[in-house]
Amino acid sequence: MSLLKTTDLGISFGGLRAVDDVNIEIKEGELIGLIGPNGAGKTTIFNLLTGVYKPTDGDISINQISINKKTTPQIVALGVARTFQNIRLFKELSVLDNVKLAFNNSMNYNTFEAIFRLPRFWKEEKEVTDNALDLLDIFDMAEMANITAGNLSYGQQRKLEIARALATNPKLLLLDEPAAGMNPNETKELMNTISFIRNKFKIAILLIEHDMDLVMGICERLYVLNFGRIIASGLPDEIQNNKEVIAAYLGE
Ligand SMILES: Nc1ncnc2c1ncn2[C@@H]1O[C@H](COP(=O)(O)OP(=O)(O)OP(=O)(O)O)[C@@H](O)[C@H]1O
Repeated sequence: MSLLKTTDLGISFGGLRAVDDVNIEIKEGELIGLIGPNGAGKTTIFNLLTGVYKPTDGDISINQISINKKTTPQIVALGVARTFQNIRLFKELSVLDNVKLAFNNSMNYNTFEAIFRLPRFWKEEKEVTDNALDLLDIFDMAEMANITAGNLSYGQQRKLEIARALATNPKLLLLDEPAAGMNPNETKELMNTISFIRNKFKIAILLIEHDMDLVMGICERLYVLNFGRIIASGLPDEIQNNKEVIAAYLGE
């Protein structure tokens, strides 16, 4: 059964057809790449999958539930989480608080219990702190828990964003250019981390990435987008040798 399925998905901005007739299917636990030249429509697809944009045509379903009319929080509750091309963190807050805030939706204590610091507040606070530290540990960042997020290196900020996305307990994680701005060592480390979290959390991942070594190295299947349309899909080897894909990248 597919976890994510888009059927003839499309969106227009005025006269521009940014996404056209896109059919993507992802099963539980798959690690899939979404590649294509600049402006091909990749981020627009993420915005459609997360309810930021509403489709002009077609359908998106998560576990066979249509999300076309759902709000972003409803889509998050169905198990979709994302990171952004331009990092979005609470840069003035600590690393730990950034992750704890992402866990916040699952807290059960009410405002009264929080203000008066009643037992349930402390119990859940401790649980959330422990869970946040466990998540940071996966990214080798537990020791940075008290550092202000804005003071982290670029690569560490990207990892923190992924940790925040994981805190929402997703079934599908959308990563928008997670290696952007990273040096080769950081990129290699990130590749391992992405594979690791897929295996550990048994989640599906859809990855937008320009770093071809990263994409080809870890993705099981790829979709290639050009001018809003899927021009190829298949195994990394098949995509690398696809003439239309090569032409799209060379701008022929
Ligand atoms: N809100 C919007 N209003 C108008 N045009 C938009 C909007 N969002 C995206 N577009 C246009 O849709 C097209 C696809 O943009 P998108 O950002 O999805 O491409 P991309 O493949 O993610 O590119 P990149 O690799 O450079 O990030 C572009 O022509 C872009 O200008």
